[in-house]
Amino acid sequence: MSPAPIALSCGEPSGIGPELAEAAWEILGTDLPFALIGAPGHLPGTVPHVEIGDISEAPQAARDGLPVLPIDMPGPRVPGTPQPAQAAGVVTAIERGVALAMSGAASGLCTLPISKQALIEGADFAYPGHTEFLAALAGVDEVVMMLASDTLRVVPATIHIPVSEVPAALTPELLEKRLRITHTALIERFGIAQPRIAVAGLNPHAGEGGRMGREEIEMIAPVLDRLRAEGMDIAGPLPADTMFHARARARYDAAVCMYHDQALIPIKTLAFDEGVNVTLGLPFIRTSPDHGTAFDIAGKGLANPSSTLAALRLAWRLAGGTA
Ligand SMILES: NC(=O)c1ccc[n+]([C@@H]2O[C@H](COP(=O)([O-])OP(=O)(O)OC[C@H]3O[C@@H](n4cnc5c(N)ncnc54)[C@H](O)[C@@H]3O)[C@@H](O)[C@H]2O)c1
Ligand SMILES: N[C@H](C(=O)O)[C@H](O)COP(=O)(O)O
Repeated sequence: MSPAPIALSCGEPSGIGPELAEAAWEILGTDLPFALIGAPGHLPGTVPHVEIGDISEAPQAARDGLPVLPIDMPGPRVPGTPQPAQAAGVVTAIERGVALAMSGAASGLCTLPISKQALIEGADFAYPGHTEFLAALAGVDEVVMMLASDTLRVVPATIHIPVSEVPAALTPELLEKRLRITHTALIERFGIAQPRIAVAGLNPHAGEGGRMGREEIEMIAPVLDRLRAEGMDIAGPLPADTMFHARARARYDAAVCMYHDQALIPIKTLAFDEGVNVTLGLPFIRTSPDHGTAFDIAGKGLANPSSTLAALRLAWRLAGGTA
């Protein structure tokens, strides 16, 4: 039996999300059933859309157009300029997607990009990103952000915090939890029986034996030793600058890094068009394209849908779908 449709939350209407949703339906059609949760009036109209009342109607509706579960949002879409009055609707779309995924009515949630700043300014959004918001909605303490592509999988141990706060936030407990969740997900979600994980150091040259920082010796290495003793295949702490070239990447299934840009720069450089953001540790499947709202090109017909397609396809595959 085919999995339930995927819920696709609209993200920031003034970004490229509406264009990506239409492009996704145009390419996927009825092969991969999904429904956009958003304001029908914000769609550019390059393809037809069909308003539905229940996500179970998506497979049938997709024969005639992009299935849309409507959300009320005041005012028109203004490409490139977030409208504060629409911020609450953006948050509602995510909440509705989570409810559908948690209930099983949707087999997963794919989120189109939000502008954190627009949501903070327009809706007092209390979270630095989807990842933390989804964890709160699901009642889960620990989740992991993974960006995945055929070329590379990366996990930032700390996520949306200022670089100045990274050293204090990096605790043995945090690193161990991130590693355990990553290890389990590589087995259970990605089908890798014996995952190989590479762990980056924090400092240049992974601390150069303590001369360029001691976090590797005092915090990272003891955690890795403990997990290795349990049988996990973990390399590191490795110098971050030399762990992403092709021969190095061949030695591991996922790289766990110490902070956001250490993890995301390599994957967005190597695989920006097909990278997928996956949240691990949630009680439902969540994926997202690896890019943001792209305000500079919104409304101009320039948005590349590849990452959104990859995100929908990964969600579908993780749900057991075969398209
Ligand atoms: N999943 C998410 O919700 C998510 C992810 C990343 C960034 N963001 C948010 O997006 C906003 C803008 O972030 P940014 O400028 O750093 O990154 P961005 O990814 O929006 O844009 C970076 C550059 O890449 C281009 N680009 C991005 N996606 C593209 C696509 N599909 N096709 C063609 N070109 C594309 C943009 O035009 C821009 O030049 C920020 O508010 C950030 O918080 C959200
Ligand atoms: N850190 C992500 C990135 O740069 O691609 C992005 O902000 C998305 O994060 P959420 O999925 O938590 O919104």
